[in-house]
Amino acid sequence: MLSPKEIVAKIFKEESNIENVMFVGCGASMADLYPAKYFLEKNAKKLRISLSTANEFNYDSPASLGKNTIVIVASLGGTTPESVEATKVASKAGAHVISVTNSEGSPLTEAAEFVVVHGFHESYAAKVAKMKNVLLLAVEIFQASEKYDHYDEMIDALNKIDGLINKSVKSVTPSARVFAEQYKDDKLIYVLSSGATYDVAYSTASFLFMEMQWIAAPTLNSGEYFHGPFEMTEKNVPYLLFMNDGPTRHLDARALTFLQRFDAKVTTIDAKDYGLDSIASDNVIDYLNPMILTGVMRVYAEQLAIARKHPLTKRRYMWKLEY
Ligand SMILES: N[C@@H]1[C@@H](O)[C@H](O)[C@@H](COP(=O)(O)O)O[C@@H]1O
Repeated sequence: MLSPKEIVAKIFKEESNIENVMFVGCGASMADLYPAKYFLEKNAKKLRISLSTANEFNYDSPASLGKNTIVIVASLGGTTPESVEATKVASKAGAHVISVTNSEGSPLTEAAEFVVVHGFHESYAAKVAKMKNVLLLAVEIFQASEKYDHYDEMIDALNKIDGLINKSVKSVTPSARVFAEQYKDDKLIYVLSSGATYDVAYSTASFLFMEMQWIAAPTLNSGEYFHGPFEMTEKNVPYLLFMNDGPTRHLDARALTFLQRFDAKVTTIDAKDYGLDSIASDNVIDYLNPMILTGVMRVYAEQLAIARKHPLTKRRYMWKLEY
């Protein structure tokens, strides 16, 4: 299997004028693409970037899709029909298609020009292997097209993130148990974050809480919280806030101050508590937050599932009905 760097080098050798990078997936696999999309949007001056749920890509394909496009399609199991279809749509349009999956030889890989197979089950760090590989692809694309000033710092931090996640989760269980006890009877939990971590909030709300625990969970950007949704804030209303270490921390801290002012029930999962800045420089720390926070959140979700006697694997519709 080629590395992300080798894949990108091959693509640029064939087509040096890459204009678009399109990220496509469904559910948690779509959310895992967000840090890479965020990275490119913040840094690229020429590349155009998009992130779509697969059927939006399939049924309403971007006009710019073509040979100057790299399409990265992610699917953990490699069988989600919409995502498999996206690889075909992209390939038919002449784009360079990279499939990212945990399942070697799965249908997702059939129409792809390149395949990245990543881990998932091995450890807490492996839970972010997809996110990490896709960010690596984005960094290599940016380096090849425009040159990234902080390339070495980013690669160094990405090389160290797994170790930090696996070390951090060892001490998380006590606070995760407190969270689980305090939130186990809640019917609704608001989930907030900002910056590159916004889709960790989305993923936690949509998949860990709604899909896997059947708890209603609106997702809010910490910045947007003040532009309407904060009207819902009241004593004991449940919130979970992912706090970033980096430029958008101000947004998260501002939301926390307001939530505490009205005695909302708020739990924070804070990258600063896990020493993210010990592995990532100020220039790149933004993009590492989603990984450490996802790793830690997994422990919180596991403890919530235990306290609620509702396994994370329990479904009533998904993969059981035709839909
Ligand atoms: N909760 C699952 C997600 O965890 C999964 O990511 C998604 C797509 O599945 P896959 O990643 O296999 O394409 O389906 C659901 O949303």
